[in-house]
Amino acid sequence: MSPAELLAKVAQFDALIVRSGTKVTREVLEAGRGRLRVVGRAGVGIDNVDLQAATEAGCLVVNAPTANTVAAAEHGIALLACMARNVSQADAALKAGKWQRAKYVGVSLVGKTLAIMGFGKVGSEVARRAKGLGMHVIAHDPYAPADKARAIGAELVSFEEAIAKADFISLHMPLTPATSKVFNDESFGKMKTGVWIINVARGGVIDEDALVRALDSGKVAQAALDVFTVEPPAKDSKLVLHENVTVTPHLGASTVEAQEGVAIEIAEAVGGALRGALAATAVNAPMVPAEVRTKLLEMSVIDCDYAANLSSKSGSSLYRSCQS
Ligand SMILES: NC(=O)c1ccc[n+]([C@@H]2O[C@H](COP(=O)([O-])OP(=O)(O)OC[C@H]3O[C@@H](n4cnc5c(N)ncnc54)[C@H](O)[C@@H]3O)[C@@H](O)[C@H]2O)c1
Ligand SMILES: O=C(O)[C@H](O)COP(=O)(O)O
Repeated sequence: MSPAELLAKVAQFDALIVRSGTKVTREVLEAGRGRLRVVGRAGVGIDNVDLQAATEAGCLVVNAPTANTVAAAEHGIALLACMARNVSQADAALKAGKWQRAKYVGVSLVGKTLAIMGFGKVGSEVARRAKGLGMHVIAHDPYAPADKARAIGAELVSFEEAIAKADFISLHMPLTPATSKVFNDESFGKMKTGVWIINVARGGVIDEDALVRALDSGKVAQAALDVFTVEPPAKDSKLVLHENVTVTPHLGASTVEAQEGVAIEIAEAVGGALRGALAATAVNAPMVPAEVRTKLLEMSVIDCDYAANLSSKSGSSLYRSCQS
């Protein structure tokens, strides 16, 4: 649907399920007021949903946090290996009739230091796989427990230490106000000359103009990017067209297996949230006497199925059910 179509139709639905391409703006949430109860993000990142506006509209936001983890980690590893061996550039050159063996000498991964920025589900799976490739793995994550990293053979370090020591830096943090453009002129300046960057997180964590400058100066040897500040990026984007940049169109979660898993995970999450919303409606229904409502709230109404069932009953039977 186009944004205009979504605005026109959203009020007809109790739940809306989106991927990253759909922006659930304040305007969309306002248009859905009165009916829309749940927004399901069929994936991890919820930076495309206006959470404040959703809260104000009384709309629950749920995501599918686990089903695409491995797909995203595998894509990160694919980009890492592809970039280190100039696969996309050599492929394009050979298809253009150029047999350039000397131009496309790569670098080895074994023994190199990889910094994982954001040691959550995807980051830790990338770490596991990089250990298998013989890389030395360090990680930065202000919230990750050190024993989780140790168990994988990775060392948790500060942001400054991670970016200063790494030969390769792979980004796996969410896009939040705190992570917006944290990779900028200043942080690129603190990295090793000739560092390699992989981003399968969000384009917005990098200042893309600063990355172009770092690529032009040779500070960054190459970058492999699955995500961009604006998607799709402009056709004449200097970053996308840069000869030392490998790009994919936000494919991290796009495997058959991941999408099937995400579909199931988000259906369950949205179903649960709708039952919860129905439970709230049941408890707050005008025919529920105040003392019964208080009792139900004391019980936290944790049995959503029970409460949802109540909401489907007519007034007097709802009252009797609430009493019992
Ligand atoms: N390219 C894709 O298709 C694709 C697929 C899946 C996920 N993603 C992106 O990757 C991100 C990570 O996914 P995940 O499933 O691992 O999420 P996650 O929540 O499991 O992990 C994110 C980690 O980042 C850490 N973090 C938060 N702020 C940080 C900061 N300032 N510095 C360093 N670390 C910080 C958190 O503590 C957490 O451990 C998602 O938010 C999403 O944007 C992209
Ligand atoms: O946050 C995510 O889960 C990924 O970026 C995948 O998003 P997509 O399913 O919209 O491609």
